[in-house]
Amino acid sequence: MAAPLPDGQPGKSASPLQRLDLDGHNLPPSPAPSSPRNGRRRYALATELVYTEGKDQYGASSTPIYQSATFKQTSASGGQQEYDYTRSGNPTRTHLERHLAKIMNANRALAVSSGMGALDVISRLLRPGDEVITGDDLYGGTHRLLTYLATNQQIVVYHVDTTDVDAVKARLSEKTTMVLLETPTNPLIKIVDIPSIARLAHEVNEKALVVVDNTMLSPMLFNPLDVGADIVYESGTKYLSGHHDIMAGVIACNDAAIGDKLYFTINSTGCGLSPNDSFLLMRGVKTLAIRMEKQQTNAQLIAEFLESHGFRVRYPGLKSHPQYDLHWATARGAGAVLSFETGDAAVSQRIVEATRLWTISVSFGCVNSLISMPCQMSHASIDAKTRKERQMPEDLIRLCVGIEDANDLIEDLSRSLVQAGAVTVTLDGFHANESAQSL
Ligand SMILES: Cc1ncc(COP(=O)(O)O)c(C=O)c1O
Ligand SMILES: N[C@@H](CCSC[C@H](N)C(=O)O)C(=O)O
Repeated sequence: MAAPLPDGQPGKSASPLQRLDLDGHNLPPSPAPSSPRNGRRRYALATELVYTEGKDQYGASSTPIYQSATFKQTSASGGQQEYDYTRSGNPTRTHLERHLAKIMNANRALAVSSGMGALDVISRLLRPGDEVITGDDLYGGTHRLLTYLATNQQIVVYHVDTTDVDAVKARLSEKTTMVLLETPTNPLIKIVDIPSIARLAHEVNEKALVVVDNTMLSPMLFNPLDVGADIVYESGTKYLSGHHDIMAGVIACNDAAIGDKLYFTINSTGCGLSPNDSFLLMRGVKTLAIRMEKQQTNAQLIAEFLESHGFRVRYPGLKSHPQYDLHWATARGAGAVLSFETGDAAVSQRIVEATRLWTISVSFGCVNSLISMPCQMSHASIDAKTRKERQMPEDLIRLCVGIEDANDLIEDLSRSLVQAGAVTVTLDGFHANESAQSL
């Protein structure tokens, strides 16, 4: 696990943090706690996503945006008041963080300026010589940051097939400081057995941190902290906010000391989420349940449509997914990202460019449906040689399904498949070309 911070106690430099909350954590106190149970769920998740209990002086039902960098103090002695400076803490951000802790089943949540910012904060728990085990199918930006750490910070990074528990086991040692996992993986939608890997990692080194990127599923569908993870993070740019109008990242954990170290980095580097974006993320979180329900219903229909026309589709809602049972052992839904292949990158590009309703865009989790070619877009930061070694198909198309009418989405996709020459049209309809079927 992480070495102590160089200058002693985390949070020492931030005088407003001298107070302890009800559970004894060194948290910035909130003027508007979002839950009467201090960070624990009481109702069904769909209710808890919406339900907050604030203590606004005017009874504002939506926690206001405290658009202020500084907070006036009543004394010069320091540390008397809850807030002094927004980099160290802001009431709108604290309200959001309390709410996130509740829905992520965590003792502590922290909101930062992007998903990559979240991973950057977490990675600062590492020290030169530490070993990290991670997947061979990962979001491109994660791969890029890990490569930077390996090249410049003497962190040893092993990329293994994390869908193979034995492959992870073979790499684990007392030197393993962190195991960084994604499930389903982006973009190959492979499923990782988080409980087994977490158990094995902790058996080999009880201080190893198991970190899970839960962006693909969101707390609506999966709570990695409940199955052995030490830290969970997400890109709040995606499902949590849901409208592609902000960048955000969230981190959650149960260990108070880890939470304090993460907070120390956020305060020291200044990557805490702004008051305005905290407000927007809080608003987005409240509609997560209805958005995700509709998005996954649509995704299931689209996955079935493509499969029934002969395409090889990667989606854990399909029984044909090789790890269908493993996924459903811990997750509460299949999510709304799927990928499929055509056997020909030029054909795939023509499909993507022929769509009208599906926007050509990176990212996912938005109310609008998006289409992309990961090798050329979201994962272009992984060089072509590495992509080949990791068997990332260059013709892969990723669909990130939104909340539109499913028939409209299917109609637009059908027209694009025909227009791109990806299917053979017969009197009975159409079927994927042989190149796609022989995959
Ligand atoms: C799985 C995953 N994790 C993390 C990130 C990083 O999030 P952000 O773009 O908010 O920095 C992304 C996408 O960008 C992602 O797809
Ligand atoms: N140019 C960006 C690409 C962001 S990809 C966003 C998202 N995670 C996805 O998977 O689509 C970059 O270089 O990071």
